[in-house]
Amino acid sequence: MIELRDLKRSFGQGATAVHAVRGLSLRVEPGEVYGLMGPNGAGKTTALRMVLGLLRPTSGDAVIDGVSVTDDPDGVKRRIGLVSASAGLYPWLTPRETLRFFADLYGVPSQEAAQRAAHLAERFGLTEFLDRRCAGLSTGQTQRVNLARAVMHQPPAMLLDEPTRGLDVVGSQRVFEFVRDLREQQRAVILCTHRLAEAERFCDRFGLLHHGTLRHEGTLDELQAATGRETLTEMFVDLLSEEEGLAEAPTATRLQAIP
Ligand SMILES: Nc1ncnc2c1ncn2[C@@H]1O[C@H](COP(=O)(O)OP(=O)(O)OP(=O)(O)O)[C@@H](O)[C@H]1O
Repeated sequence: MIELRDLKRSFGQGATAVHAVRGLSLRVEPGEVYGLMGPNGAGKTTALRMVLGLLRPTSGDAVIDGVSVTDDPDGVKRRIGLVSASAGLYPWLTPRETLRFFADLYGVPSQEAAQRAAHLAERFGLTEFLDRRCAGLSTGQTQRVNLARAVMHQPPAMLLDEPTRGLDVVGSQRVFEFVRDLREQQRAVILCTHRLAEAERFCDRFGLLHHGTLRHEGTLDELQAATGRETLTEMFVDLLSEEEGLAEAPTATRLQAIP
C-alpha cells in the first residue's frame, strides 16, 4: 500500500518561496492504479520524488508497505519500482547487464536474478537485443528495458511517471499491458500522465492536483457526478479556467474543492 500523509514541500524561503506540495494525503491499495493528474507545475514530480526518498519532505510522510520514507528512505527504495520517461539507462551496459546490475543493487540473490532476468527478457521482448549496448537502442526498446528493470526486485509499489511519453501505439500498448499486469499482481500503482484519455481507461481512481493540493479525488464516475463533466480534459479546463477567472460555467457545474 502507498500512503501519503499531509506531505508538504517548499523550495526557498520567505516571499519568494515556492510551495510545490501543500499537504497531500492519499492512499493507494494493493491492486489499485491511482492516476495522480495535474497541469504543468501542479507538484506531481515533487510529490513522486518525496515518495521515492529522493527529496526530503518539508513536513508530512509517505509510507510504503508499512515503511516510512522519513524514517527509512532506503527501506522505501527497496519497496518501490519507478518507470519514468526521463529515466535513462547506462549507455555502456547491455540490457542483460542492466537487469543484473539492478538485481544486485536490490540484493536479489544471483540465481534468482538470472531466472527473473530470463523471464522478464521473454515477457518484454528483449531477447533479440539483450547483449547490445543500451546506447544503441531505440526509444521503444529503451522503454521495454526500463519496464523490466523496474520490476526486477518485485516491489509491492510502483510509480509510473509519463510512462508512454515518446512511444508509438505499439510501445504505449505494451505499457498498458504492463499496468494491467501490475494490477493483477496486486501492486499499488501511482500513474502520472498528461494523456488524460489514456488515464481514464487505465486508472481505477484519480486525484486532481493543482497548485500542490488535491482538488478532487475519486473514481471517474464520482468525479463526473461531482463536476458535471464527462471527461478529465473538461474537468481540467474548468479547473484552469476557474483560476484565471475565465470560467463561464454556472456555479453548480463548476468544480467543488475538497474541503
Ligand atoms: N528544485 C526546485 N527548486 C525550486 N522550485 C522547484 C523545484 N522543483 C520544483 N519546483 C517548483 O515546484 C512547482 C511544482 O513542480 P513539479 O515539477 O513538481 O510539477 P509537475 O506537476 O511535475 O509539473 P509537470 O507536469 O510540468 O512536470 C513548480 O512551480 C516548480 O517550478
